[in-house]
Amino acid sequence: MDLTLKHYINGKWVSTDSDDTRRIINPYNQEVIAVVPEGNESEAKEAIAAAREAFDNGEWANTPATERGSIVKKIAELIERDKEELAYLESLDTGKTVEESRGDMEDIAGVFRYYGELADKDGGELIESPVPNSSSKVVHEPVGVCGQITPWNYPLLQASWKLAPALATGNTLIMKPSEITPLTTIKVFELMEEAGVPAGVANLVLGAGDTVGAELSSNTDVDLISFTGGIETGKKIMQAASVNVKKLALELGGKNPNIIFADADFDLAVDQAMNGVFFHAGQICSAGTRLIVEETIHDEFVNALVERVKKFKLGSGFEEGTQMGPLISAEHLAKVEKYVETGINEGATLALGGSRPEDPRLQQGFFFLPTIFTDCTTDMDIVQEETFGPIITVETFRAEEEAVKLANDSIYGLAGGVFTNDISKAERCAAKMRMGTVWINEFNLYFPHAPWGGFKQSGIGRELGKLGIEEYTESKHIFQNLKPEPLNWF
Ligand SMILES: NC(=O)c1ccc[n+]([C@@H]2O[C@H](COP(=O)([O-])OP(=O)(O)OC[C@H]3O[C@@H](n4cnc5c(N)ncnc54)[C@H](O)[C@@H]3O)[C@@H](O)[C@H]2O)c1
Ligand SMILES: C[N+](C)(C)CC=O
Repeated sequence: MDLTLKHYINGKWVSTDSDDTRRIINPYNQEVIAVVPEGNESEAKEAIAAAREAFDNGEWANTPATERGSIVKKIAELIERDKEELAYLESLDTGKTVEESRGDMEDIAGVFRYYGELADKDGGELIESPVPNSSSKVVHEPVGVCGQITPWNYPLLQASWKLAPALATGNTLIMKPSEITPLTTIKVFELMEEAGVPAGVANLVLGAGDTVGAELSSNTDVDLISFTGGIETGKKIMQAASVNVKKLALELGGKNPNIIFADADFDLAVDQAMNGVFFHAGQICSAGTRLIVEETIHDEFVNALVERVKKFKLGSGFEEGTQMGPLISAEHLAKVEKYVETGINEGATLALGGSRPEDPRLQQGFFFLPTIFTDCTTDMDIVQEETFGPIITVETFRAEEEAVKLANDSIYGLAGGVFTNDISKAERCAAKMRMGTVWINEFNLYFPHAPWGGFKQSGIGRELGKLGIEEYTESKHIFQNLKPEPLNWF
């Protein structure tokens, strides 16, 4: 792969007008892995104009849905073909283990396949008209030009949740990946070109949020903005998007509770509590960072957790046996460190970790030890705010209602888990938990068929599943009078 990469606008790989470039850094050792052109408002405008023209000329929207679906399925095939290269690039760019990246690539191919299959399954809907001698139907049409903005933690996965449904439904788009991790998104645009996505339909602009991202959000030629990222950025985008009342989909952060009842399968709950947080060093929107443990098993549970977590092997994502890689950047590492300081100042007890590792092999990377805080209460910032690092906070409860109340005590509502062997209890909790996803005896599982998104300030709208494709369509009611007669009113 050519690592002096470019924007992809109107079917051409183009460089930036200015000489601005950005160095892409490997978070494991701070080496420069690529230099990419840094776009700005000017490239964003060019790409928006290309997407506008491609939408307005109607070719893509009027391409038979079966044909669009075949192209989307072809992208899935090409991702599978190049899975190793993509996984390598994703790990190089994010620091996550290559095993995790391979899993991501399988998921991503699955998303393109799922939406490719769905492309021609919507024939609209006939409505029973209350008006005699008439017909009434609802059809779904593409929204138009879509701006798509993605984060750095799951670069290609989050991109796939946007690209696949937008293409399947006949929209045109401009994607802006995170400026920190653009590599796999660039590669997938090569694959989309190879699969036969026509010029102008899918455009890629590299660059920062406050230039390219802000242009996509505020430009009146963009009809929809789909954003995944932090809550504060989401608020800015929402405000900017109001300029032409864009359709809006926001996938924001989470501070996700994981309730462990005393009657849960103990080993399973410990295992899933770890998996729920420490994949990708806790840099997951749905990480189960708020453990809410029944008081009677608290000590035993925390001890078991500490024993397992302290054996984690940190290192290069490419090294056999590595379980946790580095954080994404020096800036993010500093933020996570600051949260540990906050937790200690707030009176939480540091049961494990809390610092950078001393291992000399890890000094060039942005590593942070897996960290467990006990004696946490719901008023603490480390319990309420998204640290986005490998930090678990542990709270306790005595009664089911108390557990649910603690779980819901958050501005977020992305996801949560319940571990118990009492199915009625699990169902009662799930019904009361104010989150877009609730897992019972499971954590952090997602697949293309089920919708994903947040209650409360975790977002607006849904990705994945049928709802994920509906975000990219407008519904139109077409009424026909089969026996028109004058009203003779005036
Ligand atoms: N809900 C989900 O499914 C989900 C999935 C992954 C990540 N996330 C969230 O993403 C966050 C981490 O990602 P991040 O640090 O990249 O988030 P971020 O908000 O800093 O950046 C996300 C994207 O927005 C762009 N951006 C920044 N400022 C902008 C602006 N003013 N206008 C337009 N675009 C702008 C960035 O360049 C980047 O591409 C966490 O909060 C995490 O929970 C949520
Ligand atoms: C949505 N998910 C879980 C794939 C990534 C969140 O950061």
